[in-house]
Amino acid sequence: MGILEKISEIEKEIARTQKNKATEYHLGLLKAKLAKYRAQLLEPSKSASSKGEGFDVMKSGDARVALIGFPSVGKSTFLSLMTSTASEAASYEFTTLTCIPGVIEYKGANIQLLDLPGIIEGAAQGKGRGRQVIAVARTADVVIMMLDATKGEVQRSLLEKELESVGIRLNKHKPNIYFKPKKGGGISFNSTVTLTQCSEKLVQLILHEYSILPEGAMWEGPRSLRPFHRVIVGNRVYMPCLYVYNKIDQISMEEVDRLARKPNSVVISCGMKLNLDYLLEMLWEYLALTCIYTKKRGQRPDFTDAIILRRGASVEHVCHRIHRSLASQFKYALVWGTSTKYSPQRVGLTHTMEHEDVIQIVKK
Ligand SMILES: Nc1nc2c(ncn2[C@@H]2O[C@H](COP(=O)(O)OP(=O)(O)OP(=O)(O)O)[C@@H](O)[C@H]2O)c(=O)[nH]1
Ligand SMILES: [K+]
Ligand SMILES: [Mg+2]
Repeated sequence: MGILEKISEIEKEIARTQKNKATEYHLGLLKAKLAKYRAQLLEPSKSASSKGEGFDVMKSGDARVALIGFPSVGKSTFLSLMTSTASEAASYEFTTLTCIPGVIEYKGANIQLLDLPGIIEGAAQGKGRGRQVIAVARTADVVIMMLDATKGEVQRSLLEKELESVGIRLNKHKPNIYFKPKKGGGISFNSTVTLTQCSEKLVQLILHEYSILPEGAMWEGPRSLRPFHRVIVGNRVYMPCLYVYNKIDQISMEEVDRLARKPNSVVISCGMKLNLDYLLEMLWEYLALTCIYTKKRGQRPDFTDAIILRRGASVEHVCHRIHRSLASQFKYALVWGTSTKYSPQRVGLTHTMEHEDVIQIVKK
């Protein structure tokens, strides 16, 4: 039996199983199995035909943004507008067939923007090039979900469903559950919430399903089973998503106003170049990049040339960005900004930097 058939069998079984106390274990296991097979759907296939020629674009720049949307919503038009790359745009669906990278230069950062083929319902199950497109989306720092403002809201929920079905959680926070296989077997399991709907036996059954030995497992569990599954499966990515409604030149002002008020949403028109600056501002916010300024002893900080890092970057990351061997010659650093209690403060390599901190590195 192929994976798709297995998935459909399990889905059918879940559907016909009544939800109650007596079936709790059974359902829990079924869902664990389902998650396992779904995860396999995204694993790169060995056969060349489904490899997705042209999809494995190298990561470059300071961050990566993927354009996801139904066919002909204007993804390629957008890429051609925002970057110096031209991606063919046309009024027929599936104009774009591979991944086309461009670069947005903004506030001193190079943001890699990826144009992708349109996806359709069933993409996650491999319809069209859906699986490859979604696999690329997983590697992004932010997803722009491009929507056609003239079409109904259903497109948004359909796409969300496709992405969620393969473990991409949009604009959601990672559950505070930590799970680590121990060296000598068993697991360590830690959570900030108390277990209410999940028994030890069930946890062990699920772990067994994933071939993780639960012997001597220490655990304190999640509030419900679902976040637990997520952690076990380990294939969830939590991603900021900006919903971009394009083609507002085609709808009424009232309609524009309604869409613009939706959470995480921006309205634009690529055709009339409307609101693109605001979209960039929002994108920058969602990327949450950290800009660090360097300063030499006795001199003013250089505010013209920021070092751009991901959130949570340490002094060591800053060193590596300046020079490969700098970390090995590092004695200490002085940091001014919100990451320190005092300005300046003497810090070590592991200190976490914050946006717009100034750093002076002192070598041995
Ligand atoms: N009216 C209007 N048309 C637009 C706008 N942006 C793009 N279009 C048109 O929409 C059509 C599709 O644009 P594309 O950029 O090819 O769309 P796509 O999402 O890349 O399409 P696929 O690659 O086929 O998935 C083209 O005819 C564009 O000229 C807009 O803001 N307003
Ligand atoms: K098109
Ligand atoms: Mg296109």
